[in-house]
Amino acid sequence: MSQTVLVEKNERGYMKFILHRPEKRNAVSYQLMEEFEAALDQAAQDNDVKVVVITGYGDRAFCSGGDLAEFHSLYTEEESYGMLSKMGAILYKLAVFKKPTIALLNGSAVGGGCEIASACDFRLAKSGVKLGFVQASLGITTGWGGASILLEKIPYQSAMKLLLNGTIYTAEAAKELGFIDEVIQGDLEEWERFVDTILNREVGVLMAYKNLLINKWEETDLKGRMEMESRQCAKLWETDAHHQAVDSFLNKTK
Ligand SMILES: CC[C@H](C(=O)O)C(=O)SCCNC(=O)CCNC(=O)[C@H](O)C(C)(C)COP(=O)(O)OP(=O)(O)OC[C@H]1O[C@@H](n2cnc3c(N)ncnc32)[C@H](O)[C@@H]1OP(=O)(O)O
Repeated sequence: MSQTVLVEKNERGYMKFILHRPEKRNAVSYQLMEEFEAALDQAAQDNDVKVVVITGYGDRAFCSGGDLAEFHSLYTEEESYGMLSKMGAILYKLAVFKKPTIALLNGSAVGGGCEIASACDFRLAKSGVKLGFVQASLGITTGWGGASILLEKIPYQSAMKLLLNGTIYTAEAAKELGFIDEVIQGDLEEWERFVDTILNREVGVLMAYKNLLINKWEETDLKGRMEMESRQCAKLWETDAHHQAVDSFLNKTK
């Protein structure tokens, strides 16, 4: 099987995770979950790494969320909760990663792809990139804890607009809502300008600031709120509305 998360270490002090399933717009599979968690553990143990950057392979997609084909066989609340809580635990691990993280949206970020981006400290996007928490249009909510994290990071009204609408936004519109920190107009390599200053800081300083946030989330049980989110999504997962929406996508009969 080909690798679904490519890991590149840069001598300037960052490690890049590249979601690598271009034939499925970098959709998250069980294999990608495993490789993603292993990459996080590798970055955590590497003292040369000050920043983790997550991006997608190619120029079409950052991540199209959960693999609808692979997860289509999950039918009941309990079957889906197993998958949702597995990726939810990985997303929590990303959210509380001890060093700064950046989601670099090289292409469309949809569904769980937006949840992965939410779990990062910063979100940068190529101009014109399309993104959306489309779960509501599938008859479910976010299932990996992305809404709980989003509500920690951007104003309530903006978060609820993104979640309840379940529609697609441009990077520019998402920046107005506070979800995207910077829209990159030119070459995507411009993103490094955003991280240059941070890379010049001592790793101890970076970890100390992240630690303040991690402590807050531990005290307010962000992990428990994310688990409740997965449970709520699992209950909606087994509805006819959800299964019909997924069938429509897979049969392209939208
Ligand atoms: C599992 C739950 C999770 C959660 O929130 O907890 C979720 O993420 S739910 C949301 C799941 N994701 C989606 O509904 C997005 C589905 N994909 C799309 O809307 C589009 O593919 C898009 C906008 C990402 C890209 O559109 P584009 O026109 O560039 O590409 P195509 O639609 O033609 O897709 C190309 C190719 O990839 C397959 N594909 C794309 N996304 C997925 C996916 N999420 N799961 C499985 N397969 C996916 C698509 O079927 C095409 O395959 P092909 O064999 O070439 O027809």
